[in-house]
Parts: sequence; C-alpha cells; structure tokens
Amino acid sequence: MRTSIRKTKTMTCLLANSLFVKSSIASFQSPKPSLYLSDAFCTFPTGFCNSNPRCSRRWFCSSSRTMEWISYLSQLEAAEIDETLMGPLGFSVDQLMELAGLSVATAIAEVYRSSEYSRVLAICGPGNNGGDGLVAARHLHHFGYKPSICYPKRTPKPLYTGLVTQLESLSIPFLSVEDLPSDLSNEFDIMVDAMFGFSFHGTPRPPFDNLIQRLASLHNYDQTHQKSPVIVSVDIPSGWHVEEGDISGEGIKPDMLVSLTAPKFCAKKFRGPHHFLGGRFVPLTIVDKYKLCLPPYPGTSMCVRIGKPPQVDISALRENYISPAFLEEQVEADPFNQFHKWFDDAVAAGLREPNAMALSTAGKDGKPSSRMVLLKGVDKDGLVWYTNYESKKAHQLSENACASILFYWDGLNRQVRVEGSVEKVSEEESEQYFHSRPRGSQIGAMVSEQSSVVPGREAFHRKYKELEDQFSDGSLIPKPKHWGGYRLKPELFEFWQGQPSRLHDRLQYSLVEFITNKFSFLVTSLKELKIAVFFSELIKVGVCSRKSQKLFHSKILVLLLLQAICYTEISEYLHAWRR
Ligand SMILES: NC(=O)C1=CN([C@@H]2O[C@H](COP(=O)(O)OP(=O)(O)OC[C@H]3O[C@@H](n4cnc5c(N)ncnc54)[C@H](O)[C@@H]3O)[C@@H](O)[C@H]2O)[C@@H](O)CC1
Ligand SMILES: [K+]
Repeated sequence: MRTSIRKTKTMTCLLANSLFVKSSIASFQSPKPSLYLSDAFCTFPTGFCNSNPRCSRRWFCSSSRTMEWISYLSQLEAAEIDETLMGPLGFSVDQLMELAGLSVATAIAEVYRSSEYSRVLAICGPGNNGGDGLVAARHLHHFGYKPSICYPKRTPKPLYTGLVTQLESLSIPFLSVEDLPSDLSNEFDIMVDAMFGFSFHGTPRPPFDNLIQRLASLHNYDQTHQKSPVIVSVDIPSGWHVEEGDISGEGIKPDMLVSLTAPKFCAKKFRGPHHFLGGRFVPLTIVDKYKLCLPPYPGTSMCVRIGKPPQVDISALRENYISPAFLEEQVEADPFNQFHKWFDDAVAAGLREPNAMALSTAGKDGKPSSRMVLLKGVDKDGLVWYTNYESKKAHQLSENACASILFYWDGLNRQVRVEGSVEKVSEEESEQYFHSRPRGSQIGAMVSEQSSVVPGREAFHRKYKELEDQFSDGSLIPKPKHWGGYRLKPELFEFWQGQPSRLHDRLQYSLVEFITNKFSFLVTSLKELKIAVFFSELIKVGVCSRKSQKLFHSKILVLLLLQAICYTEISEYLHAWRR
C-alpha cells in the first residue's frame, strides 16, 4: 500500500487525556445491573481464596488492608513448620532460602521499578532471615537493581559463606556498619530489612539496635516531605515482637512486608501499603496439619499480594517513558510491514496477549462503544477478528461500517491506532478459523447469545454441558450462523512511541492524505499542461520562435508522463483497496 507519512511531535499526555475520569460520575444513578454475556476477550478472574474446606482458622480482621480470611501463625507454629519442612518433608534450608529470597525480590520488583528505585541496601542479620536478604540481593542484581549489603554478624556456615561468595563474584559491595553513609536517605532508594525473622526474642543487641533505630527514624523524613527510602521487611519487621508487633510504637514502620510461608501474628499490625506473601513451597500436609488458609499464587508468580492495594491519587500516577527515538528514516514505507515489525517486537518482549486490541464502533446514533477483542489475522487485506454477529459491535457495524482499533504495548511504550472501514470475512474464512479453535471455545460460541440479558450463569452452564455431551463423540461442531469474522481495511495507521517529558513520537500513514496529494498534483499539472498547449498553439501561428516550440513540446511530454504515473498509482491503490 502506498501512503503518505506524517510525523507529529506531541507534547500532550495522550493517555491521561484519553483516560480522564469525570468526578461527577458518582451522581450517576445505576439500576440493578443485569447479567450479560460478555465479549470474547474477557477471561473470568480466578478465585483468590483457595477455599480450603479444611480451613477452620479464619481470621476476621477489621483492618481494611488485611485479608479477612487468611491464617496467621504464632512464633511456635512458625518454628514447628520450619522443622517439619526440613525434617520429615525432606526440604533443605538452602532450597527454602532460595525460594524465600526470590519471593522477596519479585515482590520488590512488582512494586518498585528499578528505573526509579535502583539503589538497594540489604541489611542482613545472623540467621536465616539474613540469608533470605542475601539471596534477595542477588536476584535483585539480576533484575537490574544496584544492591549493597550490610552484613555485620556473618555466620561461618558453608551456606552463608557460599551466598557471600556469590554476591562478591557479582561485585556487589559489602559495607560495614561504620562504612554506612550518615544519611541513608541520600544514598539508597530501598532498604531491605533482613535482620530478624520469627526466631527473634527480647530486645535487639548491638549493632542491630542502632541499625533498627536508623531504619525507624527514616520515617521522620516523610514528615518533612523529603524523599526517604522505602523499607521492605522480610517476614517480620526487625525488632517487632513476632506475635504482638511493634510494642513500643517506635519500631520500624515498613512500606512493604513480605511474609514467608504464612504471615505471623505481628503482621496484623502492619499498616504499610504493600503486604505480600512469598515462599511458594507449602505442601498440603502442612496446610492440613495447621489448617492454613492461604491465597493461591497467580500464574507462575513467586509472590501474591495480601491485603488491599493502596489507595492512589490518580492525578499523581505518571510514567516517564524511556524509549529509543522513533524517526521517519527508520520506518517501513508500507504501514503493514511497520505493523508486523512492532507486533513481532511485542511478541519477542513476552507481552501477555499482544494481539489484544480495543475495538471502537459507533452505530447510526453516533455514540461510540469500545471493548477488547483479539486480533486473529493480519495481511495486506486488513486486520481480522471474530465475534458474535448479534453482538452490540456487530449491530453498530451494520449501521456504520467504520471502526477504530487500538493496540497498547505497555512494556514497549508503544501504541498503534488503525482506522478504516469494516466488512464481514467470507463464510469459508470464518468456518476455517472456527474449526481451528479448541472444542470448548466452539461450544462456547454456540451457547453464547452475546449482549443479551441471560437468566443467570446456571442456565448458561447447563446449555454448555448439554452441548458438550452431545459432541463428546468428537463429531464436527457446526459453526453457528451468528458467529464469524470481520476485517478492517485500514485508511489510517498511527504508530506512537512514548518519549521522556511527554515529547512523544507519532508517525502517521494516511491513505486519504495520499489520494488528496495525488489529486492536487493532477490538478496543478493539468493547469500547466493547458498553458503549455496554449503556447505551442501560438507557435503554430508564428507568434513564438521554433526554439521555444521545442521547449514547450518537451514540457508537454514530461507533464503527460508524470500524469500517467500518477493515474497508475491512484488506480493501483484503488484496485488494492477494492480487493
Ligand atoms: N519455612 C520457614 O520457616 C522458612 C524460614 N525462612 C526464614 O528464616 C527465618 C527464621 O530464621 P531463623 O530461625 O534462623 O531466625 P532469625 O533469622 O529470625 O534470627 C535468628 C538469629 O537472630 C539472633 N537473635 C535473636 N534475637 C536476637 C536479639 N534480641 N538480638 C540480637 N540477635 C538476636 C539469634 O541469635 C540468631 O542468630 C524466617 O523469619 C524466614 O525469614 C526462609 O528462609 C525460608 C522458609
Ligand atoms: K526482617
């Protein structure tokens, strides 16, 4: 496709503009919602509670930040579980420590990006809690952070000396207590408190008493609105009573607590914004024996947030996009090739569902609707997705066959907008794709009466089950008449690359602009042709010399040639468009 490319440097905040929320929304009177069949993209969230039927130790806590049903352990139980894991259950301390430290590092990385919080100080104690801190520091190094370690009471066991050697081989600096800068706030963004865990008792002895005090006093900076490092406590905020919490009220107030195995009783007193659970190794025997209620871990994650995420000031949410410049010289002449290039980048970056796109349509009333759908094909003819032909989008497209598609690839700071006209794909194409889908999805499409109010999930599931039984012999599941694909034929592509300070790069390919440019060329050249013909007529009647006559003839020839090229380009384009 031949198109014109236009580049716009913009200083507006593209996302903030489009996501602006009106505060008057609260006054909107909503009737009781009906249960609708959802659009294809939406996946049902997996339950958070693993609903252990054997769980009787539910903790109902009034704190809005704490999960209502999670189990908490006493100091004795924590020590017992530790012994059982490393005794009859066959775990080694190295294994558990590695998984615990990895959980801490992943929880940190989930909340505090290395681009903003790179400088980490891990203060490690003499026991296993200190070991977790050493392991977490190693993983954080590999995640792109710059950790330093303060490890004043080293344990001369092979496990710990090995961890130290591993860190030294990565050139991670070890700082003595004396070497620590007098103002920790200036030097570090994250303080990992890995001094004491569930075996702590009494009051902290030197040098940890002083180190704990220094961490506790960091919060004074908050009060003076200076930037202070965030504190991440491993398993227990060091110095807190394992069950009673911060008895004096003057202890460490961590911003993040990563409870390991299960939270200990003191965690009920945690008031920071980020409470995570790590240590994804608890076997069912332990769950049963201690009647634990623990949340399931999402996907392959090593940590899970427990407690509500903090309330945020939406207006303060902003990202400074750091990405390479996106210049005209670098782009493909054909927007489809450019799209493929960026799509491949999104796949290579491991982004989840890079084919997820927001589809916006509007019916004859002009009121737009958007929803996420999945791109299922792209070639020179356009972009294809499949859906229910009785859905709202289908209804709107029947009234107004134009749509806008938006891809947002977060990890790459990229957005692609595609606009154009839409038509149904052929029945054969829909049939072919329908039968390539998993049988469950094929039955789902038969069950679905999308965008209609359903009596309830029960009826919906019953129908699914009936059809599943009907086709359990593996026979061909017929494509429902109301199911098929759409193809958007692009008229405009806009590629957006986020840049620092909102100086984003946008490159636009516009077919309309291409045609407009070509026509304006034709009009100008026709005018010139008329003038040239007029003068060559004058020559015929002897008004001009023979020399000028030759000049006008060659001009006429050149103009005719250019016009022919222009006509060919336009007809090629129109032909491609009508395909
Ligand atoms: N399943 C589990 O039980 C797991 C436990 N792990 C970690 O292991 C921790 C428990 O480890 P440990 O049992 O080694 O104990 P800690 O790391 O909690 O601390 C024990 C050390 O602290 C010293 N200590 C205790 N009270 C003190 C005080 N008042 N002043 C100065 N020093 C004091 C002790 O002499 C001992 O050297 C957990 O909190 C957790 O971080 C993880 O590594 C993996 C799994
Ligand atoms: K700790």
